[in-house]
Amino acid sequence: MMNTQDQTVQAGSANDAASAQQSADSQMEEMQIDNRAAENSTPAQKGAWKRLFWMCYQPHKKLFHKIIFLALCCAMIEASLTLVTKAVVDDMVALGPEINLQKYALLYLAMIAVFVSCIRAFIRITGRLSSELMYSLRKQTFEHLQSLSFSFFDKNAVGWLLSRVTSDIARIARVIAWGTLDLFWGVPFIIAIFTVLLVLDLKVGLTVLALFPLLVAVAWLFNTKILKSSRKVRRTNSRLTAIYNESIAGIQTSKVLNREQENLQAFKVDSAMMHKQSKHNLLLTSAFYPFINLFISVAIGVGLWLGGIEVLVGTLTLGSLVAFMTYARMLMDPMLEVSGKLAELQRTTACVERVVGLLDVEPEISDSHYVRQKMVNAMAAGSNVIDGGDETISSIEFNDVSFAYKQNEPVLSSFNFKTEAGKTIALVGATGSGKSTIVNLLARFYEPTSGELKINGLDYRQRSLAWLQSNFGIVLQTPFLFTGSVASNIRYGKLDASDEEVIAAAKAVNAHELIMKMEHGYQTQVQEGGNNLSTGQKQLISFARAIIHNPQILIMDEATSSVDTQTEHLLQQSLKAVLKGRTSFVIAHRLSTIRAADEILVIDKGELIEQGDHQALMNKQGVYYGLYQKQFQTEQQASLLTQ
Ligand SMILES: Nc1ncnc2c1ncn2[C@@H]1O[C@H](COP(=O)(O)OP(=O)(O)OP(=O)(O)O)[C@@H](O)[C@H]1O
Repeated sequence: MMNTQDQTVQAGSANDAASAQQSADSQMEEMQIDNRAAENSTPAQKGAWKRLFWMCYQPHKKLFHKIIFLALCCAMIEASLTLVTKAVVDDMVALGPEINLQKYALLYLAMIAVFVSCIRAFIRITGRLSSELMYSLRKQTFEHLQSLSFSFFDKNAVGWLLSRVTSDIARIARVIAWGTLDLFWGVPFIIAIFTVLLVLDLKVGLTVLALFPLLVAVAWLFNTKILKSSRKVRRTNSRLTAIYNESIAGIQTSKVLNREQENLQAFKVDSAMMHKQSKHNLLLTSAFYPFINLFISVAIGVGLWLGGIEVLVGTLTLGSLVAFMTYARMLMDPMLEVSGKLAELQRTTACVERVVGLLDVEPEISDSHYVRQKMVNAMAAGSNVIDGGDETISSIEFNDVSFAYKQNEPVLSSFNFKTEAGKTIALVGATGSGKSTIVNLLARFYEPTSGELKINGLDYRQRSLAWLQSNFGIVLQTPFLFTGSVASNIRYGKLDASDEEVIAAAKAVNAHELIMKMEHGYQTQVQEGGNNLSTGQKQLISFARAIIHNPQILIMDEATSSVDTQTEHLLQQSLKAVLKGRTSFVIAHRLSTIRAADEILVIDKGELIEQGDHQALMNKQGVYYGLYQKQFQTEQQASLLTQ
């Protein structure tokens, strides 16, 4: 039988190699799960296992059926082998040298050949099912995650989500695939052995079998205790790792602040605890197998004694007694493994609930039924626009818009603003005043808590999300690039863009020359997160990516603030051409960069307090004037100092 539990790996079973691999994987994942013990998991959901199993079973029915068939074959062959031994012994006693050993040898060989073929097939098929389940569950979860709104990601840490998609799903896929095999092998195998034992001799069979439920209960108890103790060891181990990690990563700070002794002390305390817990764990593990073996041996001894008497009085054949003893010993493996498998299913319930809980989260922002219907009609009518509405954005209006990320903590209050297409709107104001929130609302990453945001006079909730968001180009303060070539990063904004379009986008933002200076030009590989490029290089590439699909609205949130002056100069030069005729919202702390904006909105604590172009606001001598003067003076002082 296949075994995923380290405690129940049986030496000499036909599939120890696969078991060992599973056991190692299981330990790794369990460690990760235990290390997350303190995390919030989604509330337990009724029937989570049933739903998830059904989700896995439906698209992979064929593989499941093959595994069940192979498991049943293995169980039946394994149970029948001992009957061949019984027949040989009985014939030997009855026929002596007349026995046809060749016949039995051939039968035995044939059965073993089928058995081995079944094992080979199920290792392949179950492994395939496990990886297909992993793939399809990860795909579904990933697709679902991509459909969720920003607010969901505000509340759930990236690490937590990654664990769901990686280790939880890996564990579930493995438990479902190998668990199906084990249960459909183990349970029929146990039933077959029980039946044969009772048929061979009802009285002895019942006496021996009466001891087995007790064995299962004791094994379960041991399993639970070993598991608890292993968890304690692992938790202490992760604390130790964290202390080690912090001490090494912060070695400079520790040295400067003379904290080495305290760090050592903390390490010593946890090390001593780990030593104690490991000893206890070893004690339990080392007692488990001898105890179980002793238990089985007692049961076999009782069987041998009672069966021996029956052989002597002639009510039982010698072959039956041999078969009896062999079956009794064989019972231990499937019983331990089935109980272990059930315990593992139970332990995986938390993973299942978390994954099902994740799949159940509804996106807070999605197309309404009305919009979805419009999209169906538009598709039927062959419209160019996904929802059949206006293609061109001619006006944007914030009508009494208020917003709060958290209840009772308003970030934006009664914000009113209207603009025609093609204008450059600058948003200025102190940190935390609500500038990014305004553009997040505009791109419908969040929706107003009250009020309306209108596009061409229509509440934007009456347009499809796909249409609206495909009309935006966004450049953020911290550019994010994906692993791949520079060209593929630019193309991310328009997947079907030709090489010429990629180059034209780069040229439009003055990034072409800089890219050509890189070792492999447009084919230069970007490492994870763009770590091998400077912030300026990354920003220029993300700028090209934002404009390659020629968005109607361009948002730049502090896009030039983290780049060096030379790159900023390059960006500013290209900005004029890129912004011309395009509606753009520019957030900038450096006011000199937004002087040319058509309209400047001064935001303070979520309210629009001043509005107008640079000259009008300077003439007004209000908040903007004050901010500008202050920055101007600071910049002048800085330039005098560098001269
Ligand atoms: N995702 C979020 N969840 C909860 N609160 C948030 C979130 N994003 C922003 N806030 C809060 O909303 C307020 C406005 O933030 P916002 O980012 O819009 O300000 P900002 O003017 O763009 O600031 P900065 O100039 O520093 O970027 C702040 O108090 C901020 O802490």
